[in-house]
Amino acid sequence: MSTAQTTTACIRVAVTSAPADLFDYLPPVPGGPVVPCAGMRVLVPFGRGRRVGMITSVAATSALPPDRLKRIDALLDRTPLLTDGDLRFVLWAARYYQCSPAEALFSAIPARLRRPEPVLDPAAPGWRATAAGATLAMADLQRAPRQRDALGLLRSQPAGLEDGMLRQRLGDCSAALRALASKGLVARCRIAADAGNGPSASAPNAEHPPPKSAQASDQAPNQDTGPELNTEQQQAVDIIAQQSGFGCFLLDGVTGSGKTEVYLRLIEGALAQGRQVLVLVPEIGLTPQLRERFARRIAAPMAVLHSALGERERELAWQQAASGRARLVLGTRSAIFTPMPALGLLIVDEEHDASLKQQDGFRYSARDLAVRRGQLADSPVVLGSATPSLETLFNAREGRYRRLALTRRAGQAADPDIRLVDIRGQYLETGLSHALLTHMDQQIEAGNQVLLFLNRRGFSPVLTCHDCGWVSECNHCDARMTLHRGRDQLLCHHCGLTQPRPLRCPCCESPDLRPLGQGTERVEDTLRKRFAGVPLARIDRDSTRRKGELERLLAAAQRGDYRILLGTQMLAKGHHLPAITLVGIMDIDFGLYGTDFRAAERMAQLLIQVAGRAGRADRPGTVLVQTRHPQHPMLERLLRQGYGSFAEAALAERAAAALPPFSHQALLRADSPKAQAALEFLRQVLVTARPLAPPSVEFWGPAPAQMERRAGRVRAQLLLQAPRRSQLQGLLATLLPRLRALPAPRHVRWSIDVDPKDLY
Ligand SMILES: Nc1ncnc2c1ncn2[C@@H]1O[C@H](COP(=O)(O)OP(=O)(O)OP(=O)(O)O)[C@@H](O)[C@H]1O
Ligand SMILES: [Zn+2]
Repeated sequence: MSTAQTTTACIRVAVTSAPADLFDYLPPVPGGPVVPCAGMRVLVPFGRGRRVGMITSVAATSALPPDRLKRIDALLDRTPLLTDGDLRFVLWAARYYQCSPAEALFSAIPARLRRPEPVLDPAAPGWRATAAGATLAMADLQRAPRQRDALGLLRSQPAGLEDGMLRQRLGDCSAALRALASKGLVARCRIAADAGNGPSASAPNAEHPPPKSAQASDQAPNQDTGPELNTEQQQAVDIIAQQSGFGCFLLDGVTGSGKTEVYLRLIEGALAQGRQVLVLVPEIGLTPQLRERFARRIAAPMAVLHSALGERERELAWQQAASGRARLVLGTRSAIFTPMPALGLLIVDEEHDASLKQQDGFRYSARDLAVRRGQLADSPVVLGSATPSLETLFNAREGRYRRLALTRRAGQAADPDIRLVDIRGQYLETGLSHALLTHMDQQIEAGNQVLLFLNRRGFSPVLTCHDCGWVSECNHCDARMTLHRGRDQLLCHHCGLTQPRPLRCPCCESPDLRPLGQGTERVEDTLRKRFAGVPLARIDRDSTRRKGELERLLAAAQRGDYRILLGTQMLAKGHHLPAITLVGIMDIDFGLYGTDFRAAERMAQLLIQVAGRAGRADRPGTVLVQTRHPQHPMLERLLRQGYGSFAEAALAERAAAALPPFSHQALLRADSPKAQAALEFLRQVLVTARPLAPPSVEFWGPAPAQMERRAGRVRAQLLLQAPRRSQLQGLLATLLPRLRALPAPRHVRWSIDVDPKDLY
């Protein structure tokens, strides 16, 4: 930790909402009790106002003369929020992704601390840790003004109070928990009633809890018990566990092969050695099962960090991790920045998933940053997927990552049988072929579950007038508005514009308006008629809007309450629904001819992931994929020879076209309400950039974006591509400061996306 005397000449500060640089200040008026250190927040004069900033370093001298330096107004923290190691990592990320240091640093700490507010003081009454290591003070729960607040706090306790393990830690809090019961938190407080009564009331050592793979005694039968590992799983665990220091592993395991079980063993091992573990997953909200599984199996305090948490809940979880009390952090992409003083293992689950990439503001890839952080923390990194990204497969092929394969499903489950259904010339009932419907009949009759996948929500993607040909176009985007019949509205999925569903054509007044094509709502309609009396659940963003609804639907699906599950890609995410024997993929063709060079890769990943929901237990699974292109070479290869073979071929295509991972890209996007302005600006950028670039750097564009008008702004882009990462980084480092100085017209917004995942 850098320390300094109050006489130090210069303190370097990343100032919020300021230009991309760091600014030098004089220390606050001498004599204060706290010595300014890197990682502390400060309040500084900036322009005509004051801003919050963070000290990035303390130096002996500044390049500026002392009389031009202003003094820091106040230190906001008594101790650094980020250690030197954390700072180094975040500032590296800021440089790599060309984001301002302040934006990066302040996205690494809780949102509330962007304001000049004090951190929650763990020593203050209400935030004390109990002797047993519970990080949440029960007194605080009792004081929670509303039941909702108390519940929020409870939810921030990752293990959930249902967890038998947590009883131990709450052993001495039974009185407080009883008080909670009086607030109506009845279900949760049933635990309280016997907390402290059982032999488990003795307090475990929270700092170094014993590895514990056994389950709590009140566990329902047939739950995850930590089965014996099979040979491949054991091998993977052994090899990774032997790694001391940094090393990156690709756990390439087919769907249902028991990757999670491998993670759990590795986590237990690392925890037993007193290390902290960070697990990143694409979307926690979509995978409640995973969270529960971790909570059931891991005895050590765990913090869960994701975007659905309230600010205060997030901050609590963050503090638990930063203080080292939480030993395991399970989080979505932004959790990559959580300070963890004893970090010793990083796991990225579903490493191919696009949601690990932040798509606005500070555009980073949490997966790529995990590898960098593992390097800095000198710890092993595990990237897991049944459908690894081509980048990661390439890294494994080049020997940078070690690939560990789980080639077969765990337990008794067999691989699903995937078949194409050629729908050319076929009669389709709301997009459903006769073959698919017949298979559904059979499986439902046999008492099994069926999953239907259609990646389009709403009733129909377009509403059209049968008399004059009018179509429901969005006024602000180059896109059609989707008909949502449940809400009786037209909705633009790109800008969010809504309109009441028109009863007559806005053009010719005809009442003959017809929906074209189908989304999940419309398929649901058809299925409810065709399979009258068969319980069905539709799972998409519309049907799961209410908090807790997805959990409820998935739990009911798991109990077998529903026989048909119909949904969007929410259903493709790692769910383990053992009774599903048939998966129907209604439309795969959108991925075959997509404009983005990653379209085929995404199509293949989605197909294999959705298909992977079939036949995960003792009953075999069948997958029917409807297509109009049954002879498409990529599709054929994927189904005949599997994802690995598909990926080899796709990599060969990328190599031939010199596309990533065989080259490196950065995308400059610009938009403006005025036509041409964004393009004009990017032309100027090109003129600035060309002379700075080595000859190997290619510029593509500027060109209008695929969807040129979106939310009322006209968009354009310029792609930079270089054979080597260092060339691209070198160019960006000199180019970006100049671009920031360019006189961009006020109404033009622009951004840079390094390693973009989406080119349109
Ligand atoms: N060695 C094993 N023997 C028997 N069952 C196992 C074994 N390992 C894991 N399982 C069980 O197999 C099922 C699937 O495992 P898991 O969910 O970990 O697979 P996964 O590889 O993470 O799947 P996906 O990538 O599809 O999400 C789970 O019910 C798990 O408890
Ligand atoms: Zn729109």
